[in-house]
Amino acid sequence: MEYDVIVIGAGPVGENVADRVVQGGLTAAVVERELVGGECSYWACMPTKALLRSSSALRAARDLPGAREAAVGDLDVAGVLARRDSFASNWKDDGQASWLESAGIALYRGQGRIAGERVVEVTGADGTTSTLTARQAVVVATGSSALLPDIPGLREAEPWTSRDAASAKAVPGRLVILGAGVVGSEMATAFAALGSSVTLLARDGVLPLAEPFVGERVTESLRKAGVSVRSGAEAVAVHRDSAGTVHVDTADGERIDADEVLVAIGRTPNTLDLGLENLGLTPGTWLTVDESLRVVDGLYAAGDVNRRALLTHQGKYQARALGDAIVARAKGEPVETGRWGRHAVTADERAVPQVVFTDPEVASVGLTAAAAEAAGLRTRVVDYDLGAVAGAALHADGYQGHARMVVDEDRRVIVGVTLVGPDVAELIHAATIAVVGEVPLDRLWHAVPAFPTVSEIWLRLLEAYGR
Ligand SMILES: Cc1cc2nc3c(=O)[nH]c(=O)nc-3n(C[C@H](O)[C@H](O)[C@H](O)COP(=O)(O)OP(=O)(O)OC[C@H]3O[C@@H](n4cnc5c(N)ncnc54)[C@H](O)[C@@H]3O)c2cc1C
Ligand SMILES: NC(=O)c1ccc[n+]([C@@H]2O[C@H](COP(=O)([O-])OP(=O)(O)OC[C@H]3O[C@@H](n4cnc5c(N)ncnc54)[C@H](O)[C@@H]3O)[C@@H](O)[C@H]2O)c1
Repeated sequence: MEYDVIVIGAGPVGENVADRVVQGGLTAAVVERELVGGECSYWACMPTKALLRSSSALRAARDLPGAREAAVGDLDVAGVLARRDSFASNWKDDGQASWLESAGIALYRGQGRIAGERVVEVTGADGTTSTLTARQAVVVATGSSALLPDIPGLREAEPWTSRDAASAKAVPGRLVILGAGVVGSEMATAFAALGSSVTLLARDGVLPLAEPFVGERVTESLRKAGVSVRSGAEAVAVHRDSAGTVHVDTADGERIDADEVLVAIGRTPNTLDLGLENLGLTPGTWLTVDESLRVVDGLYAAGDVNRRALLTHQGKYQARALGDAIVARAKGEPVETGRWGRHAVTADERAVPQVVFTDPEVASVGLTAAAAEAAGLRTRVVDYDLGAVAGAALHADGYQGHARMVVDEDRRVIVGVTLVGPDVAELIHAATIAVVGEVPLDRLWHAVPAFPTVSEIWLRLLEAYGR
């Protein structure tokens, strides 16, 4: 019952913290109340991308004469759902649980609560409790859940959250989506392709935090796919009638009828029943951390729950840094949390990559032009038509896309890149390396993209910037 490190939450982040500390020679236990693997494995990243992938491949084939003729027939919805089920491991976690065992990490199933400094109480499904003590640290990696707004009638109408969308057993005939951020845009893309008649209520526009051209392109393409995108529309009341139909009233007096309503307006931290009050912290709030991801002495928070970047890869990056730092402290070795140090999470601030798997895909890293300006940087913004690159024209007939690079003029390095277009996802890591490496533009001229690939966009952006 005594370990060096106790991790509450066995999502991707908790698993990685535990793995790093065990690899560093410490002992670790993780506490999990649902499935080992967390939101990402069963209700978020993996199943949603599986829902999107088949229709994306079909669209790609249909954009190419020769292939188009072979891609006859409709999407096999049952086949897509079955593939999704397998990517969600049929909502069973034996595989991940046995990985924990093989990695030498102890697993306690149940609700974890902080009972005091470095003490965690676990309540199992049968009500039994165990008390665990941490010699070095307790790490909170409890993630986040869908946020439900206070719209009259919404809770009673039993709305879908991202969990229901990701694990849907059938495709609703009519689906209304509240919120057009990442979840709303991806699920509108997925369910429209699967055959739903989708209405997307985009109160603040589609993907409003991205570069403005992103929202324009994705909106246009969603509309082409038959999605009714209502920019500026806000739901003010929801009601499910006895026949099961949901009625969504909007602020401008419209009523939209649907079979399901999906709420996708952001996340809330899983910190409500965590015993935070026992350390003088407020339950239900995001955990504020310092540059070592420390909340208070002996308590750390990584992943969604610290709200730094709600993405699996970024949470795992935090997990690696934090796990290694805990090991270093335990061994009395120096902890390097200075900028880009071994135990720092510097990339969280200005170098976060993200891919939104809409049609077209959106891939970005670092700052948008607006964010760079707000941060006080003296910038130059370079735009280029991605479809004008030879590799893109070859990739798909009528390829349409756009690229933007934001340059910090004082340092002549790239601080942000956004790409929108078919299959741009795999292009973003090159941009991430340029941003994180702070590669001077003069040196980038020597990074020659292969011909004829879409990566030639790099050369075009440099040419447009000038030497
Ligand atoms: C629909 C959707 C799609 C997404 N797609 C992507 C994507 O494509 N790429 C990407 O990078 N990110 C994506 N994300 C974000 C990604 O899912 C999260 O950033 C990631 O899951 C966070 O990992 P985590 O380990 O911090 O938390 P989680 O994955 O939420 O795991 C936390 C774990 O802690 C457990 N837990 C919580 N409280 C307790 C407690 N008190 N005791 C015991 N256990 C507890 C939970 O049961 C859960 O298993 C998506 C999110 C959503 C909603
Ligand atoms: N491919 C990916 O990387 C991926 C996919 C899905 C989710 N995620 C992560 O999951 C997190 C949650 O996604 P999300 O889409 O729920 O949140 P989000 O913050 O991306 O988008 C929520 C949207 O809802 C709007 N909104 C907020 N309150 C509203 C209200 N009351 N009524 C109507 N609209 C409202 C906001 O303007 C925003 O555009 C994101 O932070 C994202 O990083 C990532």
